[in-house]
Amino acid sequence: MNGTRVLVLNSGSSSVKYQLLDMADGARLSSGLVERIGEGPVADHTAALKQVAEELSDHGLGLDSPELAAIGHRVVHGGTRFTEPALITDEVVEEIEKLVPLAPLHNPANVTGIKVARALRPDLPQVAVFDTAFHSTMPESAARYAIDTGTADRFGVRRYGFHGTSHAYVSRATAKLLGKDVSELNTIVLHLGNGASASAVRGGVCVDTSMGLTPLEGLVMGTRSGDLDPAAIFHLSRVGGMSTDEIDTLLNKRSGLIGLCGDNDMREIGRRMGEGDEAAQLAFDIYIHRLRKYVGAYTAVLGRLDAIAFTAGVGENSAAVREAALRDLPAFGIEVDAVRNAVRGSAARLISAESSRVAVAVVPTDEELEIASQTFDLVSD
Ligand SMILES: Nc1ncnc2c1ncn2[C@@H]1O[C@H](COP(=O)(O)OP(=O)(O)O)[C@@H](O)[C@H]1O
Ligand SMILES: CC(=O)OP(=O)(O)O
Ligand SMILES: [Mg+2]
Repeated sequence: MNGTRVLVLNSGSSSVKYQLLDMADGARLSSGLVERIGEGPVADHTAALKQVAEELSDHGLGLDSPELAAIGHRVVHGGTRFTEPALITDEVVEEIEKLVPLAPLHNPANVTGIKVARALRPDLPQVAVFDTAFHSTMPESAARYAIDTGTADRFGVRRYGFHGTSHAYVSRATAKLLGKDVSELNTIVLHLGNGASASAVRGGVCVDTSMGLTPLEGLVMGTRSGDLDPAAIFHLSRVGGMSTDEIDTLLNKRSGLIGLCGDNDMREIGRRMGEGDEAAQLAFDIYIHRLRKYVGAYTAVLGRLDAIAFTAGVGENSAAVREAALRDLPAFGIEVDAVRNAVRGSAARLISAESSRVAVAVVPTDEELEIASQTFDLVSD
């Protein structure tokens, strides 16, 4: 291997995000986003990947560069097979395709990204980094649902968890911010983006997380319901006459914040709340109520809580969400400082009061850097 550059591809259901990093010094050489795949000039993921290749060429950083050491791909579902980054082979691609039923919004796009990138640079090592990997350490008591064991095992029905690359990166970055080793710290990580999940991390090891079989379980999200009585699905089917696919779309795309108030962007919800909009206020309150439940639950799971880290689009930017999520919890040793919380910035920072026993922090996530590091480590061995 000659080069030190790694291209990271994060192929989502309707977008492709990319970053080119130089692992010699961690420099970000280029980054971009191709959006609205399938809607306009970008017909499909193949066209999107071609556009990424062209944009890189335009910056003199073409995919044909000899300095490129590897391509790293975010893959959302790794099932029980992949608990670590994997060097991509035909067999690995087949295994990722087999997991499509468990992540129908995410894995097909990931597979297309891999196939196009391999066609463009068949000579280059490519690595899959899985969202589920970090959560594979969860004990069976957290990973299993309380359903018939034979049926669960036959169909792979268990809790896998997602956003693992972010939870791993942020739990380590939190320890760094606090000047501690990650092995000394019990942390709750709240990854609040469009998709949202919480995790309980004991000494750098994940012991529970809020997403489950799919990225639908847990917190209230931009368009996903999160936790729900599963009997609601039988009811919508039997009484509402809805098909399985219709209910799937309802819960994944027309629920959460957008289902409750018509907006999934927390900035817009904040603006509407300022105008006294009741639907926006209720959506916010439901979002916060669920978040507080997970903070309480994971405090009990961990026994001793040292830190809470907020990350991703909402976690990094919404002081209102952070304040409401942890309001009135001094009995838990959790006190947010209003002035610190209001400071905006792009660096990791503490927002807890001096008197707070639990450190509360805003820690920007960097899934691309983490994917690049894991990719480079694997191909450098
Ligand atoms: N300044 C802000 N204030 C409140 N929320 C914000 C702000 N900036 C971004 N967000 C929220 O972040 C969300 C996107 O988060 P992000 O982590 O980028 O999502 P994803 O990676 O899942 O697409 C947006 O939907 C928006 O609600
Ligand atoms: C797994 C998941 O929910 O990912 P995203 O937040 O990118 O949709
Ligand atoms: Mg994200």
